[in-house]
Amino acid sequence: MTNQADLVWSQTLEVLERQLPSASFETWLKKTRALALTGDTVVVGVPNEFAKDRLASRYASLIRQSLRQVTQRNLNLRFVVPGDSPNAQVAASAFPAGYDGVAEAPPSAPGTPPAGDSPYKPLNPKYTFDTFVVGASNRFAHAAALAVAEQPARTYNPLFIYGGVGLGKTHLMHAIGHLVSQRNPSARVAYVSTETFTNEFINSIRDDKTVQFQNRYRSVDILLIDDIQFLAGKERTQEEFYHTFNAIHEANKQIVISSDRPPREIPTLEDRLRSRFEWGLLCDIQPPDLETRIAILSKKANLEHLDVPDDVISYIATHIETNIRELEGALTRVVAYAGLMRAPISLDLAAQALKDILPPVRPRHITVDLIMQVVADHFGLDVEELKVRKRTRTVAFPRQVAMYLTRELTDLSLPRIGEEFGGRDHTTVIHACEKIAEDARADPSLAHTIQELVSRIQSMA
Ligand SMILES: Nc1ncnc2c1ncn2[C@@H]1O[C@H](COP(=O)(O)OP(=O)(O)OP(=O)(O)O)[C@@H](O)[C@H]1O
Repeated sequence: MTNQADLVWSQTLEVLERQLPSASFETWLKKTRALALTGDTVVVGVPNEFAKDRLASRYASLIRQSLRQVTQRNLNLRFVVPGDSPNAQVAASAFPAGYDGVAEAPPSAPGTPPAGDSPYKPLNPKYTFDTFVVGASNRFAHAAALAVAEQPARTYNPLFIYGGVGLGKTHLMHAIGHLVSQRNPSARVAYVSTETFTNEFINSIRDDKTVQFQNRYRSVDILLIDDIQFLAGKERTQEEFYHTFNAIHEANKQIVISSDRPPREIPTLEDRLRSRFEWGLLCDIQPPDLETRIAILSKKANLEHLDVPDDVISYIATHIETNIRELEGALTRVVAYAGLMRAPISLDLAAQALKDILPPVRPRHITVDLIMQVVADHFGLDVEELKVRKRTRTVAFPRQVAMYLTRELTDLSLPRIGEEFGGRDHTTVIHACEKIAEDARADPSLAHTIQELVSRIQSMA
């Protein structure tokens, strides 16, 4: 398996994973392998004939589009299974165990000339400035990203964006990449994760290709490097990145860096790198407030043509506060659940679909004081009257109702209830509860009153 094929394919899979429902990705793409990149053709090994047909018929065009995004070339695709392919030009030994033929996807449309060894550019087409919702939590980072995209290397260089998991750092970086490419189609835009940078660097040492590696990264117009905190503890990669940084910066080209924390908090980061990261502009992204979360969900629903009622959007936004990826995941889950159940999307359905991910609904806290208050109001009494030992019928009956409701709606023990109602014995409480239960069975209007009182207490808890 060639290294280049491997690298291209792993980045293409990253792009595809972001675009496809996870079940489709897992089923059809996760087990594929790049076996070769010969001329303009990527040969992809797939486990069996069924997967081969499915990929060729359903996914070939999306895969080619993603390959184009990664390599900036129009590549042909050939799917192969081991054993019977005269055209595959791939040794059977290249297949992982359990593979078996060849399927050729129709050739891609001619057009864009091959771009040779240009830096990889796996930008997610969905991560643009248009799809990014601006709120108080990300306004600063958004404004800085826009300024950099509009005038690369003229405003803040580097731009260092940091913030917690799933808050939109990668989205903003891709948005910069898209806008720069849109305004200047010949700009060499390189988006790379720190992990990929590190792996490529290690591979280049192993394959004695460090010069090619350096040329590739140092000749970009804009380097977008994600998750720089992963440089922690990698001395040689830090050293290489230091030189890459200097070369790009000195050439007056733009660098944008993302991290889950500010430079000062990245352990074992060399001082010379730390200070360079602080040269330009540091900006943070905070977790979004409720309004922004609602706006993000509404936008996503809109973009994906999903009809989701407002109360469901608010329900999800209220319960998931700190990670936008999870927020979006919850919406996807609700929509998928409704599809599977063939039911309209409603609040009940959303609660059902999310019951395993959301924290349990806050248990209502019904107190004896609340019950006394509601019962006293209903019967036109003072709460204090329920607590004293007065035995007149006007007070005795409401007090029995309140005791019954306290027994039904709280965990208080019988003696404790007795204490709350003027220091009565627990047998008095048992008697009250039995009497009210019996009366309510015999008298529908009392049953109705009790039901009303329960609803009022629950709504006030
Ligand atoms: N302001 C926003 N408007 C719309 N979508 C957003 C916004 N912020 C984040 N998202 C979406 O939330 C998801 C997670 O965002 P992203 O991958 O950019 O987070 P991240 O900060 O890079 O996370 P990580 O630290 O895990 O790399 C993406 O689908 C992104 O489109």
